[in-house]
Amino acid sequence: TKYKENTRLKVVKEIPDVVIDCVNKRRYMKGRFLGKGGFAKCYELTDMETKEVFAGKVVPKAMLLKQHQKEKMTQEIAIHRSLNHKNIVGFQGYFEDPNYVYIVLELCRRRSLMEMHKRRKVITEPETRYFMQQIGTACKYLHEQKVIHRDLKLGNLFLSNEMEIKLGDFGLATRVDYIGERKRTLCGTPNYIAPEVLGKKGHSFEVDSWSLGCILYTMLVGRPPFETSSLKDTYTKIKKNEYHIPSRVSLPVRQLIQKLLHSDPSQRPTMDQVLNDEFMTLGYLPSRLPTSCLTMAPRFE
Ligand SMILES: COc1cc(C(=O)NC2CCN(C)CC2)ccc1Nc1cc2c(cn1)c(C)nn2-c1cc(Cl)cc(CCC(N)=O)c1
Repeated sequence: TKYKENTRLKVVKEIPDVVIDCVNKRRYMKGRFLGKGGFAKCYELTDMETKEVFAGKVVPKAMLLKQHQKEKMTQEIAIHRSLNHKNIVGFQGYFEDPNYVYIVLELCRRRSLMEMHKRRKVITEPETRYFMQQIGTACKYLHEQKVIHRDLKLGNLFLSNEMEIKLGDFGLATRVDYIGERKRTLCGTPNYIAPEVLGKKGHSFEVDSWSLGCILYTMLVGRPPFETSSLKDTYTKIKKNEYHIPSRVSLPVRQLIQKLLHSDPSQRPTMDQVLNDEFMTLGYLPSRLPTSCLTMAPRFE
């Protein structure tokens, strides 16, 4: 078989059982493997002094050899550490050793909406309002900080032990430098990618409204709006704005989905408008959700 000439063997060393943050004088005990995403592996990290448990994203420096990858990692850290909101994953700190970069983040013990979706398939309207309210609040804060997330998806919407939404993974996020700026590039493949990003026209905050529409559709219908068996066909449907909302979906939320999935970015509701939409304000909004919702539909008396 023909090997790629330039395949460089990336020697990735073991992650130590105790990781040390020399700058902040903290030591963490590496716990169980939680999962992986991109170049990162995630482990439970326990602060050996306070016993507090975090989610540690660990990235081998062997994967950050190209300047461009270093810059993306730096940008993710710079954006995430600047944020402070109860529905955004807490940023505890970051540090490095000769082989790895470590990002210490708030642990979300109930994983993410992706696992809940896989288990439940569709969820009730009150649960949807509950989640949409917290996702919308997090994104409203983000946009007020001039940050676009650009990769809102079920797997980035983590759940705390108390079933609160914690928005995470700022790997594709960007800061808007001046009012009216239209971003031209996006390096990476967002899950719920907006038509204007595919069309390589400028894009801005409205891409997050589009992704929110895809999330809303997926939670209530049980599958993504533009899903096909190939990425190419999915992109074609997105560009043609081809999707179908089953008739069992009630009118108010059908209308909100149609507004959020508008092909013209300027026609999509802002996060403030989502939070004030009649679907959100005219129906029952639970103040909290039991963890039983992860596995079965709740009965709201
Ligand atoms: C206790 O908290 C967690 C547990 C688990 C879990 O049970 N994972 C199992 C581990 C064993 N294998 C076999 C199945 C998944 C997964 C995630 C947890 N919490 C948890 C995970 C977290 C975060 C907060 N909190 C943050 C922030 N970033 N990440 C993060 C980061 C990466 Cl690189 C990858 C993943 C995995 C993606 C996924 N949806 O599983 C997550």
